[in-house]
Amino acid sequence: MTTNSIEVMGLRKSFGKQTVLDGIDLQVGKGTIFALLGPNGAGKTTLIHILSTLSEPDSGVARIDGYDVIDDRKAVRGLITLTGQFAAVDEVLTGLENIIMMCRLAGLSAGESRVRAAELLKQFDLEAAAGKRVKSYSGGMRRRLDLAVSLVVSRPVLFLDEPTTGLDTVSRRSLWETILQLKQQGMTILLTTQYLEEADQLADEIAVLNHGRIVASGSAESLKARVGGEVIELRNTLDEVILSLPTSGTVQDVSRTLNEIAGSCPPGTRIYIRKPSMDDVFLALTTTDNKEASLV
Ligand SMILES: Nc1ncnc2c1ncn2[C@@H]1O[C@H](COP(=O)(O)OP(=O)(O)OP(=O)(O)O)[C@@H](O)[C@H]1O
Repeated sequence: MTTNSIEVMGLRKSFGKQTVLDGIDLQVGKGTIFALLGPNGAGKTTLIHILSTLSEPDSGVARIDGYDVIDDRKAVRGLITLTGQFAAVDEVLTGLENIIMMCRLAGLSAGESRVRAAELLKQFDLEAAAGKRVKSYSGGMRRRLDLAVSLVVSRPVLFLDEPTTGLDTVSRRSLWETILQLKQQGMTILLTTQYLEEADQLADEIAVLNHGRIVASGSAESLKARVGGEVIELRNTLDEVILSLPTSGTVQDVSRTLNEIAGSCPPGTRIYIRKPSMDDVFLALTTTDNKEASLV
């Protein structure tokens, strides 16, 4: 029996002359969270659409729990849930009414729907708001309701396309907790994000997608380790970062780097040495083609 829930080999997709996915390989272990990290236009949504059978690749293979996304499309659809960036809930209805409506559409009886709605409202911390119209909900509550609605029928694999885009920090953290709870229940989760911290906090494994290729993959720690030991950060008098440079952290390397840049630093510039953040990793992997090649 396979221990991977999602397997992708040599996946390619072009729109006209634009190659959007240029040979993607990845595996996602059962019951794990995998983050696909990439800037705007990297091809994240295109990959999610192929994995969720909404679009077909030009070539390559993708399987969900062993089922091929093209040949076994129906079986794949029975295994997956897809939620996007934009809420698919009815604003005029209450949270409870939205969930009950989706339960009935999924074929549950009125009684079963009430039971399932109560479970979901509790799980997604929406009990207090159950009777309020969705138009009065905050962005975070809407996103939780959207997730609740899409999980009316529980399926083993969940695709989350930029789940926290547009949310404030508090709502984002609350949604992270919900996502981690879903993993604890045994779900396999593939999420896309532009937020490095999100990938760092949630994912067992991260793949960085840039120009349709995976330019690096591994745990957050292993990605940070690839970028280098530490970072020299220069800040101006307003405490804004004006330059960030990788360093091995040795006295020799730090003094050599400082000698090179000292002449061009404005007066009052301060220096900090710190461990690389996920932002450093992301920038190193997605901005310079030469760096990409050497880091893969
Ligand atoms: N149906 C389509 N027809 C033509 N081009 C498309 C289509 N879908 C996506 N693209 C193009 O493919 C590229 C990748 O898009 P995709 O939505 O997969 O990126 P993304 O990584 O999800 O970015 P974002 O974070 O902005 O959603 C973009 O340049 C986009 O314009």
